[in-house]
Amino acid sequence: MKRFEELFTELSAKVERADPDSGTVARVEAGPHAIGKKVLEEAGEVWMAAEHEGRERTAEEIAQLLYHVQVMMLACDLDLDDVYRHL
Ligand SMILES: N=c1c2ncn([C@@H]3O[C@H](COP(=O)(O)OP(=O)(O)OP(=O)(O)O)[C@@H](O)[C@H]3O)c2ncn1[C@@H]1O[C@H](COP(=O)(O)O)[C@@H](O)[C@H]1O
Repeated sequence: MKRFEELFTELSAKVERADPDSGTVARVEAGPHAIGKKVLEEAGEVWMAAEHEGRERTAEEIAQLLYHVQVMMLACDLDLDDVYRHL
């Protein structure tokens, strides 16, 4: 099992070394417009799962949303503290 902070550390390292095999690096390079579309798509899937598909599917969709939010953070040069400051 991977936690939020651990995923962010993993993704940051891949972006830092521009890992050519990483889907995350490709997504970050695509930029905030493309990432934003993915965030919206995943948020919609969370909504639909929560209303119609049960707890497990909802958890899965939330995990994907969290991933794409982290990709957006990396594309915007934000780290965890930049976000936690507003919690
Ligand atoms: N947690 C995730 C994760 N969640 C979601 N996704 C991506 O988001 C997609 C989910 O969106 P969809 O269900 O819409 O799938 P899709 O239709 O294929 O979407 P598209 O890829 O075509 O946009 C998946 O196909 C993945 O590409 C993720 N990609 C990577 N990770 C983790 O990120 C880490 C680094 O991954 P890489 O950068 O690929 O090495 C690893 O630990 C991975 O497990």
